[in-house]
Amino acid sequence: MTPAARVQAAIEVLDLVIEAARSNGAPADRLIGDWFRTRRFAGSGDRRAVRELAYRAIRLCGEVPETGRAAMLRVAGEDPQVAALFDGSRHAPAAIVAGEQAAAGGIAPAWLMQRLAESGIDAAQAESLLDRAPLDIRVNTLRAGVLELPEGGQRSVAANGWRYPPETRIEQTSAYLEGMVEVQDAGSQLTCEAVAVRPGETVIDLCAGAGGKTLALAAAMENTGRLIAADADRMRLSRLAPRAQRAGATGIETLLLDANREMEALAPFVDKADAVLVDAPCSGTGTWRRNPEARWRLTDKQLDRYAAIQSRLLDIAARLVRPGGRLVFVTCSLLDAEGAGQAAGFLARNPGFRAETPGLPAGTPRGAGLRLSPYRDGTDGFFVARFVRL
Ligand SMILES: C[S@@+](CC[C@H](N)C(=O)[O-])C[C@H]1O[C@@H](n2cnc3c(N)ncnc32)[C@H](O)[C@@H]1O
Repeated sequence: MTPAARVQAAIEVLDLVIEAARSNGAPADRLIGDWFRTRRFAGSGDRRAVRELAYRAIRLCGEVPETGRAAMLRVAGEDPQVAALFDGSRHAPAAIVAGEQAAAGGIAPAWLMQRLAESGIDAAQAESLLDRAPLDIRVNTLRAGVLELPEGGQRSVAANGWRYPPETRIEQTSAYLEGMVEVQDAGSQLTCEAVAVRPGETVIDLCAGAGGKTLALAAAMENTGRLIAADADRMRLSRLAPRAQRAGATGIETLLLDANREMEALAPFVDKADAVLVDAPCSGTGTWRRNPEARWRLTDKQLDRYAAIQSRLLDIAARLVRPGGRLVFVTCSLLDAEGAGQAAGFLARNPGFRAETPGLPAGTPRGAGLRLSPYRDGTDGFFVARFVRL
């Protein structure tokens, strides 16, 4: 593909991303992958270039743009080399006409900027939510052997973490293929450390999904005790078993929950768990580095729905914790409605619990918990709180 054809391709991809953002369709990553699957003429260099152009445009537009072309004109506005490729030649975007409007710039929609500001995130901090994320990995202590890591990494803030530049390819390395490392953001690793699990304990990962955090817990438990991975999404939960096998994590019990009737399956665990992790569904404002178009999709109504389910799952988790046990609440959000506000609400409703500061090597106190942020900690954004049952 010529450089101009790549710009036109990025415009077409952006049109799909914009449509999906309006209709709650597939995420950008998947749409970009699908677009290339039907265009075999594009080589790997083309794919990388188109992807980078599309993501650059997504990062520059705070609100959902009118069209892919308007979004790419925003890139052209700050990059004369891209502007010069709008030349109307074969496969190239049409020439820019006088007065043609680029999409509006900005960090996020005004209502969301307001909510972030109310949560103590100023514009500079909000901007860093759109940085390119590095590649973080966690060394899997369950797999013994000679660990050959790629060049160019350095230890991260997490106990078993290494950090690499964003473009590093880990998936082809023997360390990855043999399950000796997992790709996991350093902040995500730290939230697992906050659970402070010990070998032999009974631990419930209440929103385990495909098991990103479950695997870290299994490693810290050294494959002993009981580790229950629960989730209401059958598809996600089904991806855990092959991952666990690759990682050498044995004995994880999966538990499919019926959303709204979770206690039916969880009844045997009432008052039994040494620790419960609630990695709750949330708006994902802390992961815009990886999904920058998520900020085009979020509405205040959705935010209210996330907050409601977080409260409900916290109260369910409280019933599972044994006296003296711990409940760790995590969201990948920087909004207080899904963080400090949620923790305060939990403590008010559950006087049988007290908050305890998770002793992590990063993060800033926020309400009854800690906040990790791209700006201060170089991690994805998270809120994490630990409650101990009295
Ligand atoms: C933030 S994700 C979890 C990510 C996962 N812990 C990881 O580290 O990869 C939130 C999860 O909550 C699950 N969930 C949503 N409603 C739920 C419910 N009522 N009970 C349990 N899990 C639920 C979703 O299916 C989703 O997998």
